[in-house]
Amino acid sequence: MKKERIVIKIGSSSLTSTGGGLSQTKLLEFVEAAAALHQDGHQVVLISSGAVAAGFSGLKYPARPVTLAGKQAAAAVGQGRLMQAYTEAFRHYQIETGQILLTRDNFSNKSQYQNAYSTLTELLQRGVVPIINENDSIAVDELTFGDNDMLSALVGGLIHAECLMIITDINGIYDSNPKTNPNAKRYHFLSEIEDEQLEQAGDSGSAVGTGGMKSKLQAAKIALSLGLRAFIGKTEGPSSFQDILAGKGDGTYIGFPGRFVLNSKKQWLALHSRSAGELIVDDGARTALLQKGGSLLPAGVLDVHGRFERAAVVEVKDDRGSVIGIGQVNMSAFEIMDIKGKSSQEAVELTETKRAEVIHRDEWVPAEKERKSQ
Ligand SMILES: Nc1ncnc2c1ncn2[C@@H]1O[C@H](COP(=O)(O)OP(=O)(O)O)[C@@H](O)[C@H]1O
Ligand SMILES: N[C@@H](CCC(=O)OP(=O)(O)O)C(=O)O
Repeated sequence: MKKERIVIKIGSSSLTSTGGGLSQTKLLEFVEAAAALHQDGHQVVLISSGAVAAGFSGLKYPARPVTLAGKQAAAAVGQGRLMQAYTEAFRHYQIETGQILLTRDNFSNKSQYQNAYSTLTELLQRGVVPIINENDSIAVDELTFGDNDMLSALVGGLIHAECLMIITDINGIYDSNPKTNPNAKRYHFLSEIEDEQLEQAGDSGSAVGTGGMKSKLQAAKIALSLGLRAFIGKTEGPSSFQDILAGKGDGTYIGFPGRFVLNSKKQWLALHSRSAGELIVDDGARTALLQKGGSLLPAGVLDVHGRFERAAVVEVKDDRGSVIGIGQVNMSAFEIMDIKGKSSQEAVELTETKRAEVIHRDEWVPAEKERKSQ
């Protein structure tokens, strides 16, 4: 059997007891199933929710806190309990665990992104099961992943995993929320996530969940674009993760990895970078970038917006204002202003780097809507 790198996301609704605290029994079941995958030779990464759910009762909150400060306080108490429970449970199978807490910022900061990659790769190569969660005590509202569903997809892309399993309290994606519509029909397989499924997905069905089905579908969509296949569903028993891998999971299988698979540099550009300005380009440049896989040359640049230095990330728009992609520039905004519209030969003379490409094709990624049409 092919040894795979597998990311397993376990939601709060699957880890907590009816009272909202951490269910040791459920956690042990997941650990047993993960250990079985590990013993089959697969590399396993757990994205585990449950810190807020595990911690709020210890702070005497009557239910899961809704304020940011309340969630952060509960997570600060619960994360330790969660990690201790995992470490003790995996030790039973002679498997080491390692805790990694992430915020959205870690993905946007290129060196932190690369550090996270090398740490996770080293842990996996040494047979460790990394346990990852959002760093709730640090993340602030506008910087959070929103939920661990998206975090699990991004980690899957970061470590070039083959498979993402999103474990929840429902056995798959339905055409409407089965908890409110008894006639809802389950999808057994989706080749990709269409707008139709996103519209059919409602919010969280559990008192402790954050993401709801919509966030799981959005995460699955990102995972496919990063080259993973995905599963969303429920698990039962010690062989449940192996069953999912064998196509016998109780849930919905989501398709074939995205046609346009981003390599790690382009992945960072597409999903994590923040643009410092804009370049407006003509149709000739648009064709070169989107159809011919070329670089952006000065002759095609019509205008420059923003003040940015060499190596900054900028959005590229056509002259109708439509974003066609994002890329890392080889020269500053001022230099580009000097050479826009000029031939490459003239540009080489005028720029400090003596390079003509404003954006090299390897430092460029088309906008998602353009990738779809490729
Ligand atoms: N179309 C749908 N298909 C399946 N479940 C749905 C759908 N729309 C809403 N849901 C709800 O989403 C819930 C799962 O999301 P959530 O409560 O956040 O779980 P978790 O804690 O695992 O992230 C399910 O319990 C279900 O009630
Ligand atoms: N970091 C939070 C995760 C919240 C979250 O995404 O919950 P869920 O939607 O149940 O996966 C926690 O540990 O409670």
